Amino acid sequence: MDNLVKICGLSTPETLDAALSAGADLVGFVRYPKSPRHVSLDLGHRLSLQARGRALRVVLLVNPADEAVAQAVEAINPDLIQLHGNESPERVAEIRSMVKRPVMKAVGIAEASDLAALSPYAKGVDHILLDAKPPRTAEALPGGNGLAFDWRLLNGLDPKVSFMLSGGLNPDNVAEAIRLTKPRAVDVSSGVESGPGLKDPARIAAFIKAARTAFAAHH
Ligand SMILES: O=C(O)c1ccccc1N[C@@H]1O[C@H](COP(=O)(O)O)[C@@H](O)[C@H]1O
Repeated sequence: MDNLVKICGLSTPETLDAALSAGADLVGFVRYPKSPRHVSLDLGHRLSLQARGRALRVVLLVNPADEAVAQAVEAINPDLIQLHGNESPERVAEIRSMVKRPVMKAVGIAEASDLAALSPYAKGVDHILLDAKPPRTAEALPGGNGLAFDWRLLNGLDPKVSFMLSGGLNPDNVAEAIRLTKPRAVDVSSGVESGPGLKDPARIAAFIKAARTAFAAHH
């Protein structure tokens, strides 16, 4: 998973087409009812068919029960499952063996000590996604808040740890984020929107172009 760009929270055929046409490597479908990007199983199924063979399809789940995992896998047939809640390393490994598909675990970063949370996941996941920790407010989502963390904190990360970077990325800052943190992949949701849940095709294209240029320069 090198030099890849993921566009997350796609919820219409038109914006999914914009992401695919602009060359997104991964496209994400959110299954979290409190999110403005939530897709029903039926819509997720149709979007997944549209993306098949053109990009890797990711389904995003938050602290899912077994039934929610099974329903999402059956309807959306994802290539990768993104777990974006407080799932323990044991629960992540359990879900991974249940679905027999690659799993990516999101870990929230706010301070240097948060990096210690990564190693317990090392054996039970396929990929790590680093995101900003969500604000401690009742209305905050577990992710998709458009908030960046201090990328310099990753100077303390073991260089052997590979990760996808997310959190507050947008077309204007993704090049600097890649230069500073050297991620294997980048992920964006709010930074390519014109309003909550409203993906903007021009911003999607600009993000992918900026990320590609930066990856070419820094890898
Ligand atoms: O996008 C959402 O609505 C969402 C809901 C619940 C958990 C995670 C969510 N999004 C993920 O959060 C990160 C950062 O997003 P942003 O670019 O800062 O808006 C990203 O991985 C999204 O996939």
